[in-house]
Amino acid sequence: MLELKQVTKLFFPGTIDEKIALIDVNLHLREGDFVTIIGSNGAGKSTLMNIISGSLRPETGSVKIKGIEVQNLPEHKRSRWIGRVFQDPMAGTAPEMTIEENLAIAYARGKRRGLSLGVNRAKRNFFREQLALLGIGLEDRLRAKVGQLSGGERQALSLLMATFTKPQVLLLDEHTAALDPNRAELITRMTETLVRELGLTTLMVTHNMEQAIRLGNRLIMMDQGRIILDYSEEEKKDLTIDRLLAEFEKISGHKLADDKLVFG
Ligand SMILES: Nc1ncnc2c1ncn2[C@@H]1O[C@H](COP(=O)(O)OP(=O)(O)OP(=O)(O)O)[C@@H](O)[C@H]1O
Repeated sequence: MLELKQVTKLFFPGTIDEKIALIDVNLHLREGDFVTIIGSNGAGKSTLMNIISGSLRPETGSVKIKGIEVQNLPEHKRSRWIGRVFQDPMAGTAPEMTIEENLAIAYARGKRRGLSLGVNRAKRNFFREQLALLGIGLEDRLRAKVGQLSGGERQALSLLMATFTKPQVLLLDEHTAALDPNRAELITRMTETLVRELGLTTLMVTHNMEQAIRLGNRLIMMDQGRIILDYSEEEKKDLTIDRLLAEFEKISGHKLADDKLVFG
């Protein structure tokens, strides 16, 4: 479903500021895989997400989605295959537009060109149904401006907008990190339900070690531009935070330095 081969990404190549963000990264996700990613500061996690979404292009290597090479396609041409939720609840939704207008834009993404952005009764019913799945009453607020929603409500809407068109790949970039613990837990539960019910192939960056171990069917750990640990579902079952940290230290030769680290 998603295949990265020998992907290398440099910033400011050939200058004294050259920075290697990813080195020879290979990653293969099967359809329906839900992979959590943890790693030290500056390990390359966001760069990896940006390379997949198309907001960055790699210096070398290939990115395939469903067998199609996409590394040279601009972001907007890949957007119909990709759903993404960012850390910032303000990103990904338009505050001056209503909930239903935001949903209509997301709905048109990935559909044939020229699909109307308008909201008719059938679409409105569909949106209401989808919002009801979130269980926080947004289905009764279709005409509310998104800018009036709380951070948690807005992140729930972003999650729905990123998933309800069933993208080939869902990218979650620390999408609960800016929320208070209760809201974060709510969004995590919604994520689990949506990913499972829609069978979405998902990559999720998190700083929450407990969550990284508990969620999904595979866990990868990054350090200094490389994937240094890759646990299967079976291996993940008996994993503890202590063991994960110890293995990280053994392989990388240093302690995990992550100023946003949360243990559970
Ligand atoms: N636009 C950029 N220009 C220059 N260097 C960059 C840029 N974006 C990232 N980098 C560098 O590339 C490396 C990887 O950064 P990246 O943001 O992918 O790491 P990360 O694992 O997401 O880190 P964190 O957990 O701290 O957010 C870092 O050394 C970072 O400083």
